[in-house]
Amino acid sequence: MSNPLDPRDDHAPDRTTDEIQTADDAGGKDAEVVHLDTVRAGRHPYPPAADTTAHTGPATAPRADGPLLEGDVVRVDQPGGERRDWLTDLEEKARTRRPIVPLWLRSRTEAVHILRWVGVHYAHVAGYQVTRTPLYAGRMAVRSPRGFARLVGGMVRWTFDLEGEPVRVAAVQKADPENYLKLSRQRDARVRLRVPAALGVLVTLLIVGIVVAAAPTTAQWGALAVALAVLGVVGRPADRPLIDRAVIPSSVEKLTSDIVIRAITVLGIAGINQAMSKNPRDAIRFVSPIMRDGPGWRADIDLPYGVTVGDILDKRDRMASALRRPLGSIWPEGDSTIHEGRLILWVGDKDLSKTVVRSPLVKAGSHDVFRGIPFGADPRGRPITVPIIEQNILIGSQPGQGKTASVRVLASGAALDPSVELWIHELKGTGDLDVHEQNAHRFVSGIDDPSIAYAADSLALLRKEVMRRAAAIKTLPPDLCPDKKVTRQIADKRALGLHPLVAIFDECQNLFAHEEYGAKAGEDAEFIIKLGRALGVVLILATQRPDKRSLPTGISANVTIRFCLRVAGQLENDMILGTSSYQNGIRATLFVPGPPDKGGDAGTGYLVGATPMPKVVKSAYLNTPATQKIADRAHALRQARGTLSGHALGETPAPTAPAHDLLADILAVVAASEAKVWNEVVVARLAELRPEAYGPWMELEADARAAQLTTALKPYGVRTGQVWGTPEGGGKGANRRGITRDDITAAITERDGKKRSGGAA
Ligand SMILES: Nc1ncnc2c1ncn2[C@@H]1O[C@H](COP(=O)(O)OP(=O)(O)OP(=O)(O)O)[C@@H](O)[C@H]1O
Repeated sequence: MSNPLDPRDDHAPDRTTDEIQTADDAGGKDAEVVHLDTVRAGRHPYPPAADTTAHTGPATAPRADGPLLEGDVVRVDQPGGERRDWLTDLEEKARTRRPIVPLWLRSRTEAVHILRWVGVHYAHVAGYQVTRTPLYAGRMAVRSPRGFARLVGGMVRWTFDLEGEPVRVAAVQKADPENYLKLSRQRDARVRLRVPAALGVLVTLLIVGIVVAAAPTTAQWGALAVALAVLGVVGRPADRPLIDRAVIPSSVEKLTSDIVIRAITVLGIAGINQAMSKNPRDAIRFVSPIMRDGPGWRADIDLPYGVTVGDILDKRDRMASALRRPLGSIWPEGDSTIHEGRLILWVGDKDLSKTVVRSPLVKAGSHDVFRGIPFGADPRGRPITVPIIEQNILIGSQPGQGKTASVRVLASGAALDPSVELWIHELKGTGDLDVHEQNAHRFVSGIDDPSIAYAADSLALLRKEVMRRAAAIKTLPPDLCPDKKVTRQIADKRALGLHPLVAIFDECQNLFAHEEYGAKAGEDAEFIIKLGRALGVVLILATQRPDKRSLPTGISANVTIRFCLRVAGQLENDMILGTSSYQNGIRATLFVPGPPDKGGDAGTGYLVGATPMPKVVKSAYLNTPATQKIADRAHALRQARGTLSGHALGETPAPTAPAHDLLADILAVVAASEAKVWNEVVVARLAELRPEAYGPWMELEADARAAQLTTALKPYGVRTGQVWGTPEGGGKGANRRGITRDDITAAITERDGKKRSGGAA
C-alpha cells in the first residue's frame, strides 16, 4: 500500500502540506503533523547548505523516514583551503615554470632567426617611410598656408588676450562693473607684457629673414623647407596624421588567440563544443602569451577537460583550413610531461614539405659518430642529431616517402668517421647507396637471391663478431674500459677491433621475408640488436613493409631509435614506432603521401628515441652529387688513416657459407633404407655433417628447428608432413613433422633435369 508521507514511496501522490493535514485529521486527532519540505529534505543525499551547522555536528535530529542514526556526517568536499604536500606543489611549479632565458635565445640558430626576422621587419618599416618622404613633403607644403594662418591668428589672439574677450562681454551684459574692471585690468597688464614679446619675435623673424636672404641658395631652400615643415605640422587637420602606418609585409598572419580559438572550435570535437557552449571564455586557456618561436608562432594551450591532444592531431587538415595556412605549416604537438590536454600549436611561416633541410655533412671535413649524426631539422628549424653509438635504428614508411634518403644521411655521417666500419646492404637493387661502396667493408646492392644470401651471411658474421667483441671487451683492463662499453678512446685503438661497426640493411623486408634465409637472418638480427649495442655494433634497418613476417617482432620490439615516415595505417605505425604510439597521438598517418614537389611530406616523419620526446623531423636531403662528394671525402680520410678494408679494397669475401647443396646433404645423412625421417633428426645429422652451415639451426628450439628445415626445403618444391618415426637413441614412436626421402630424390632429379635443359638451350 502506498504511504503518502513516505518520501521513498514512489506511489505516494504529490500533495501539499494542507492536503496531508486533512488526510491526517481523517485518520485520527492524535496523528502527527509533518511538514512535507522537511521530509523531502531528508530524501536528498546532500542536505541544503543552510543546514551546514546542523549536519556537521552529531546527527541526532530525528528522521521521518528511517531509524535514528548516531555518528558524524562527513562531507565529500571538506571545507577550508587545499592542504597539499609543499614538495609536490613545488615540483608541480618547477614543471610549469617559464624559462629565465627565452626559448628563442637558447639556440643560436633560433636566436639568429628571430633577430633576422626583427631586423627585416624594421628595415621594411624604415624603407616604407623613406620612400614616402616626397609625399610627406608635399603634404606639409599643401598644409603650410593653413599653418601660417593658424600661427598668425594664434599670435594675435595671445598678444591681445582675445581668449578673455567672451568673459569680458558677459560681464558687460550682466552689468557687473566690478568684475568688468577686474578683467580689463588683467587684460591691460597682459597686453603690456605680451606686445613687446610679440614684437621681439617679429624682429627676430625679420633678422632671420634678412640673414637667409643673404645666405647661399641651399641654405635658403633648407630654411624654406624647415619653415614649410613647421607650418605644415601646425596646419595639419586633426583627423589626418601626416605619416602613414607602414604596412608590414607579412606573408603570415600574426597568430592571435581569436584565430587559435577559431581553429580549435571548428574541429567538430564534442568535448570542445560542449565546453565552449558552457563557458566560451574559459573553455580554451592560453597558458602563456602567443609568441614567436623559430620561424613561426607558438601558442601553449590547455584544452577543455577530457579533450586530449590525440583528438586534435588527426584533424590537422581542418585546423590548417581554419588558420588559412598550408597543411605543412601547422604542427600541433602534445606535452604529456605536463598533462594530456596541453597543446603546443606551432604555426610555421613556411610549409615544411617545401623546405629542403641542408645537411652540415656536405661541408664537414670529418665527423665523430660518438657525437651522433646530424639528421635533419624539426618544423621549427632546430637541428636534430641522431645518436648512433649504443643504438639501433629502424626506419619505415610506405614506398617513396624518404627511407633511402634518410639512410643516406646516416651512411654519410658514419662514412665521414674513418674509425667506423661500414657494411652496406641495399636490397632494392637501385644503387641508391652505391656512392659509399668505396668506403664499405661489405657491400651489396640487389634484390636477387645471391644478394639476399650475402646480406644473410653478413648477419651471421655480425653475430659471430658480437660474440668475439663480448669476449674481447671482457679482457680489457678496467682503467681502459671501466663500463665495459665501446668509447671513443677504445674505438681509436684499431688493434683492439672494437671500433664502431655500422651495418645498414635498406629494404630489409626482402631479407627477413625470404623463404630460405629470412628466419635465420631474423634471429641473427635480433641477437645483434640485443647484444651488439654496448659492443659498438649498430644496425640500421629500413623497411617499406612493416608486418610481422617482414619485420620480426623481436627486432621491432628491441630497436632503440625509430623514424617513421608516412604510413597508411595504425598497424604499420605501431610496428615502426612501438605499441600504442598511434593511441598516444604519435601518428605518422598524418603526413601527406608523395614527394615535396607534388605537395607531399616525403622526408618528414616521427622520430622516437633520439630526443627526450617524440618529434616530427624532416630529414636532411642529400642528392647524389652531394653524397658523392661526401663519399669521396670519406674515402680520402680512410685512405689517409689506413682504415679502408674488405670490399673497399677490392677484396672478395671468402665464401662464408660453404658451397653446399642442402638436398645432396640430406641424401648423405638419410640412408636409402630410411623412407621417412623426422625433421629434427635430419637437422641434427646435418649439423654434425656441416657444423659451419647447419650448426646455427641446432641452436633453435625443437619446433623452430623443424620449421627451419621445412622453410629451407620450400624453394626446392619439397614439402614436409607428419611422418612416423622413433628418436635416434631409441624410444617411443610418434608422428612428427618430417621428410620423405623419395621427395628429396625427385627434387634433385627435377633440378638436374632443368639444369641440363637450361644448359642445352
Ligand atoms: N628529406 C627529404 N627532403 C626532400 N625531399 C625528399 C626527402 N626525402 C625524400 N625526398 C623525396 O622523396 C623521393 C623518394 O625518396 P626515397 O627514394 O628516399 O624514398 P623511399 O621511401 O626510399 O622509396 P622506396 O620505398 O621506393 O625505396 C626522393 O626522390 C625525393 O624527391
